[in-house]
Amino acid sequence: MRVGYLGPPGTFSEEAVARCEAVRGAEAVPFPTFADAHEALLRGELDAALLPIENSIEGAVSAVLDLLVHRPGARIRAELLLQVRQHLLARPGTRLEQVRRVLSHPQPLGQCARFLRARLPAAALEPALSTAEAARKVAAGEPDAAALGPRRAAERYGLEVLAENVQDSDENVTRFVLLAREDAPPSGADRTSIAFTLDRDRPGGLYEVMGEFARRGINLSKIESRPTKQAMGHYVFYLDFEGHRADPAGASALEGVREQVHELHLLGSYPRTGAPV
Ligand SMILES: O=C(O)C(=O)C[C@]1(C(=O)O)C=C[C@@H](O)C=C1
Repeated sequence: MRVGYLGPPGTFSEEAVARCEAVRGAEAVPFPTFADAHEALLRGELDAALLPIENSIEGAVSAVLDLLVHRPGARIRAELLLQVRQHLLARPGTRLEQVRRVLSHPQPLGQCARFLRARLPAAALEPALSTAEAARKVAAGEPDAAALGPRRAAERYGLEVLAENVQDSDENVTRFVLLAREDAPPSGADRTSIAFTLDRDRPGGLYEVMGEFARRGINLSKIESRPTKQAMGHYVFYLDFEGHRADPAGASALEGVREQVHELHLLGSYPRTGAPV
């Protein structure tokens, strides 16, 4: 089994693959971007791809949400909550006062915004493709640069931890989804993800969709919106509910939803996880 993830080795995504029960023993294959891993899955070169979808501090990983709807063809088969600890990594011997540039993936730059403002207010923030890519650049570059990322990136690229646990809250959790060709069979404790668009000129559309779940006592665990990319004010809604699309209640709610929406995407049903790893 081959599982794609955001590389190079040393990222949080690589750690997520290592900790994901659903892909135990699989070969982990790094890609430079989420879109590259997703495309390789759609082309049949991978069995699965593990991608981050939301973070408890920074919110949606919008590039991944967009792929689910705009490049359809994969289904969510599992989810994983990863405890994320960000550290400031630099070449051995660097002092905090010397740091003029901080490199990382945009998500960690956001997760550590308070630390950066308080301790490195003059540093330039430079987006990188991933935390490990940032660490690799810092290791190869000037001593005035540091990277935000996991300890495993420091170990892999020969950097030192200059400041540890610098995320804005102790509770920093990223939710990953495992995309595959098919979603998972019912387990008894599942979650289902859908995405839909509404007819714009109909009042109460979103209310009616929510009603399909409320009426059947189905708990919703998330709602989010993203632009359709076609017109201002036209949105794709992403909704997660507890239950499987094949459960009697889930199936009947989805039938009801189908009648209320313009376009419906079934993103997948999969066992829901509780605690972060
Ligand atoms: O850059 C990495 O290390 C990643 O795996 C990406 C990513 C993300 O995009 O959310 C994954 C988990 C953390 O939230 C920070 C970064």
